[in-house]
Amino acid sequence: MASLTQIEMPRGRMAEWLSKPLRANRGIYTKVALAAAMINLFALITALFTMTVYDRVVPNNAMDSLVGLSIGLVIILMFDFALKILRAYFVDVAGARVDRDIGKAIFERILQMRMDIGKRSTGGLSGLVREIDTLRDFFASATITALVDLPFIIITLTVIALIGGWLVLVPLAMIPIVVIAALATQPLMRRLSAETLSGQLGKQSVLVETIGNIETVKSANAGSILSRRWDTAVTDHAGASLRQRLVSTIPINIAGTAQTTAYTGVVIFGVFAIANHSLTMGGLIACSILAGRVVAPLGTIAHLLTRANSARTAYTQINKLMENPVEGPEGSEGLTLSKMEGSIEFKNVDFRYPGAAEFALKDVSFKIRPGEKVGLVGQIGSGKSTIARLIIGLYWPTSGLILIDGIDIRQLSPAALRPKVGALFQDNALLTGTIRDNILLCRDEIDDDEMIRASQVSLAHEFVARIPQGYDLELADRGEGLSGGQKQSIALARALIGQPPIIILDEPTSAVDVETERRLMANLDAEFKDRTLILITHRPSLLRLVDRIVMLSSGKVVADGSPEQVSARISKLRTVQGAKKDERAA
Ligand SMILES: Nc1ncnc2c1ncn2[C@@H]1O[C@H](COP(=O)(O)OP(=O)(O)OP(=O)(O)O)[C@@H](O)[C@H]1O
Repeated sequence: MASLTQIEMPRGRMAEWLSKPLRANRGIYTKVALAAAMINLFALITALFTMTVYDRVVPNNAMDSLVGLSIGLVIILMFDFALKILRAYFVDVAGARVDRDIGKAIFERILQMRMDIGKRSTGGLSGLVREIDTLRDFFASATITALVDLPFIIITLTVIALIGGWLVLVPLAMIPIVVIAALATQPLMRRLSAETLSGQLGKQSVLVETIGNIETVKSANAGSILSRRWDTAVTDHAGASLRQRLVSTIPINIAGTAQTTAYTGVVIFGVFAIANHSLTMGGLIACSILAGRVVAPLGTIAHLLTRANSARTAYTQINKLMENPVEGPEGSEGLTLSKMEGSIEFKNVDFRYPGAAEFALKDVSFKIRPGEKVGLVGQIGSGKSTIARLIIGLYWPTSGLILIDGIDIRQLSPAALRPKVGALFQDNALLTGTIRDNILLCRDEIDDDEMIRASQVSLAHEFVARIPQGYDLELADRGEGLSGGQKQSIALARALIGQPPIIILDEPTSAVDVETERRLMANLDAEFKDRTLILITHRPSLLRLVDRIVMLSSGKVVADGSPEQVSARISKLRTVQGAKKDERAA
């Protein structure tokens, strides 16, 4: 994240994910602009009203005119009030729409993000999504209506010139001062807003990591290392945002001082104009009010520029995320197989995780026939789970081919592939929601009968049937409230539901006792008839479910055959290794 400050701001056209919701709000922005224009007009009229009262009503004691003028003014003030409320309402409506549309686009992109490209810290990513607020605040805030005020600066200056002649030079002289102050601080502001965002994401990163792993953090006594990281992140962020606020106040305060100077300057120089009889008392007051109004929008623009920097930084970062390639074949939806046979082939597959120095898989080749049951075995870190991740298309091979039903997996639509490959991974991750939500995952085509069937096979039904809320029991974050074994049985039911033609199970019995494992195996044996099974395990007992074993070592296939052939090969390997050891010892 430190590199954020070096990020080049985007040039050229605004990306579609932002321009589209903004375009959709064109109608609202037009209404806002109209309201702002009317409000400006009313301000001019109010100044002229004051001039008329001083020049015509006061000297002539014209009470009738005053009543008429006052009624007119009250009507204008009422309109002004109503328009300001409407303007705020329209701006909020635009904000809500921009929020919804951008949020939807970003969330969809995160779901489709390719794991090899888009992976970053969860906290950093969630912090980035929060930056939608910065964009929304910029594009849908009352501040942006200040842009409408800009043309009115010229109109107001013209009115001052018409009333006060050369007095217009006073507010005119203030304009370059405010503009230069605002522009001069921009490069620094850009850097500081990038630093502030970087600090913000850093904080978010530590926070999410800590909360997400609070049990481990406490039990492993990891609090102090995280506290230290948090302190550093907070200090960095506080320092950057302090500097940003400090610098941002410079042009805003210069604009404020310029506004007062314009007002008082007109009053002071106006005295000379009155002495020359080139200006009336009322004209002086109107000019001084209008002079303040010339500079005020520039102050707002200075403020807008500050926010524009934060919005630009947020835009750049979110755009980087949005420009990441998504899963599936580039430029097309990908193939959808209505019926999948379930054959899997790895052809000379090499795979290295993004950023990793070592290959996790090296020249891996095997072919699994539809309905075949294969056990993947090997020491820890030998590449078993990596094979599973590649089969469901979480990553693409670095080189080589992975074919499902003879089709390169890169041509298949991930959304169509995944319901056909039931997968249970080691983390057994559950989501907030009911047990039903966790098993069905909003797959409307699946009914309760199938949910109960899958739960009976995974043995989840046994404990779910006994709890009063049953499948409607609400689970907290990540399945909190259930034991490890219960979570695993629910995750297993989720993998089995819909009877997908390919099933991948990574240590499906790691959290259950021996007796439960025995019953589960009997159920699974019946369940997997005619379906392709890939079973990853360290438990020899589970291998009774398979009729073929592929053995991996350091990312390579070192044995492949029936369980008997593989155990014969293992014994041979052990004998050779033992002999080598003996030789070395001798
Ligand atoms: N996300 C990742 N990024 C980088 N390297 C990874 C990642 N996941 C795994 N690896 C590395 O890839 C190699 C294979 O890991 P994999 O998870 O496939 O092993 P495994 O055989 O399933 O191990 P285990 O039996 O412990 O589950 C390991 O060396 C591991 O360090």
